[in-house]
Amino acid sequence: MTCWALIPLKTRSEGKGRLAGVLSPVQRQQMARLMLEHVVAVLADATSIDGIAVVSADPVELGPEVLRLADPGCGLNVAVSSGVMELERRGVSEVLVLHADLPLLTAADIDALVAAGRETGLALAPDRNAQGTNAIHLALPGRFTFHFGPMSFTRHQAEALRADRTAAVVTRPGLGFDVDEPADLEALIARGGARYAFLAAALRSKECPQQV
Ligand SMILES: Nc1nc2c(ncn2[C@@H]2O[C@H](COP(=O)(O)OP(=O)(O)OP(=O)(O)O)[C@@H](O)[C@H]2O)c(=O)[nH]1
Ligand SMILES: O=C(O)[C@H](O)COP(=O)(O)O
Repeated sequence: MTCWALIPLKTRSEGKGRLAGVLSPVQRQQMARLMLEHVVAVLADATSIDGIAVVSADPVELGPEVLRLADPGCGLNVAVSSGVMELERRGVSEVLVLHADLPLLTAADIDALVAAGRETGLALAPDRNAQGTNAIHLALPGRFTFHFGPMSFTRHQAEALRADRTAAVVTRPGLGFDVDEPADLEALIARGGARYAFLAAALRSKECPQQV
């Protein structure tokens, strides 16, 4: 069995757009890059992962061990399915699709998700609100249509039924905590360690001055 991780990534300028009201483009890109580097380092530590690929329209540089795949430019689901097809073409037998914005992710989270997926052929990791899908482990071959976007967790469960697969659902803090909205930043500052401390200063500088 060969299990590769596949990370879809928007371009640097487009990423983390929902935070545009509270962070500058440079701050958003810095935060996104730190989270991406964390996810890649965790994947490299996970014993169940044999390779890492990023599908992006950007020439993202993450070192020679990370395979870069071209983005067809038709949105997230097409980017993911084209990345999965390319990995399958290269002989990969299992894929772990996961988002790049998981700052609390650990190697144990990855190995637990892969182990669950190996039991049933499909494992889903919802976000902490059980609305989005932060990671999917999928045994190949076998068609599975990706439905990332609003309410994707429910839609991926429905897709599992359609594809005649039993989805294992894996809920762990490291898999569930993603950073999308301004409200997520306080939690990231509190739980993400010193590397995200710059965000506290960024948020403070946005606060309105007090009247005297
Ligand atoms: N390759 C690729 N990755 C994408 C695309 N759209 C989204 N992604 C990635 O998929 C993950 C989830 O996407 P979103 O939640 O839409 O994007 P985000 O950058 O996290 O946040 P927002 O810009 O605020 O929506 C992120 O890691 C994105 O970088 C796409 O069209 N192509
Ligand atoms: O399906 C999803 O979970 C979304 O496409 C991406 O997730 P996010 O909005 O949590 O980044």
